[in-house]
Amino acid sequence: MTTSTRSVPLAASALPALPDILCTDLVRIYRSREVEVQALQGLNLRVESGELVAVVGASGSGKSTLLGILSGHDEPSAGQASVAGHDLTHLTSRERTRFHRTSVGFVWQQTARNLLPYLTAAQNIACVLAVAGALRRRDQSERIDEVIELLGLGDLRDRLPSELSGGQQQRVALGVAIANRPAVLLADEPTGALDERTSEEVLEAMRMLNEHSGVTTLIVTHDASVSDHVRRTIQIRDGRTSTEVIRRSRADGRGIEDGSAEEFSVIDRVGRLQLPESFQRRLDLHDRVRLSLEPDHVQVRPGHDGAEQDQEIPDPPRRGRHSRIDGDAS
Ligand SMILES: Nc1ncnc2c1ncn2[C@@H]1O[C@H](COP(=O)(O)OP(=O)(O)OP(=O)(O)O)[C@@H](O)[C@H]1O
Repeated sequence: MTTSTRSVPLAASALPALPDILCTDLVRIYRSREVEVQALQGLNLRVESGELVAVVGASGSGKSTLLGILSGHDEPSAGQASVAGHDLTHLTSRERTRFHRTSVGFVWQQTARNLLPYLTAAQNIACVLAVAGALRRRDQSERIDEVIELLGLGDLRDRLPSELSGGQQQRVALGVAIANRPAVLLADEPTGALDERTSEEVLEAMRMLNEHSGVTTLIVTHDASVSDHVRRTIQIRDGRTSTEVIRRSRADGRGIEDGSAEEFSVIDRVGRLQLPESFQRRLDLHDRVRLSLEPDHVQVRPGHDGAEQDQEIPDPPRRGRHSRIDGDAS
């Protein structure tokens, strides 16, 4: 637990460049009588205002732990986390309530956590507006109509959650999450319970919302295919961000979009980086490696005997160039 002062929304004028999500050296240790699990091990993450980002990782890599902290439901053991200008390391319960009502929206995998089962789609949206109390009654009903139209929920507005498919429930959950115009939308495995086609629809709805309203969006998932729907995919491994894939698309003279993806390794403030597992396996990199500084890149070679022999680096894992840290081919 850090010892900073109590949380106050940070004034935009004081810190103009503060991103909407910022984690610095985030550590979360779970302690029980016999064991200690370090779920986050100095994680760094920066998501700028208006970005749509996915954090992907295998089971146990720390995704839910990260989201628990970013959503203000849990506190880090060390390090800093801020979301939408709120320092999350020390929220009072009053600040936490305000943070939840006005600054962030959530979509969880379990629909029961997103929607009240005895309210219709429109009533669920109305409920969050009423609780936040930021709008007058007439403005509330205008906002409900706006959200319903934006997400194409017109035919579903008077249905109970039990009368909706999984994908429809998640689209209504998105409406509930963004109704108060939060700065940040956090989604934990929002497509975890859906089939492939319905998942695509929900992810596209999130992309549309991000584009339309500029809400900064972070999707946490084990499903790597989410990267087709976002510009930046951050891989989390052993409680740290390890690599990032950035997708770019460019329209040619005829307006036809050409997409490419570039993979980067994340380097933290003290110079640590994680090599992709496939690189380590291919070149048998373990225990220690040889580094040499070249004019415009760094070479990484196996540190054990026989390392002097040149080996070819494998094909980059995705289309486009890999980062400038390489095995030994330069
Ligand atoms: N309450 C807890 N007590 C002890 N250990 C925990 C607790 N919650 C999570 N962990 C451990 O912390 C690590 C990270 O767990 P976390 O749930 O954040 O991973 P995850 O990437 O979300 O996994 P999954 O995709 O399976 O949900 C795991 O080793 C997990 O066993």
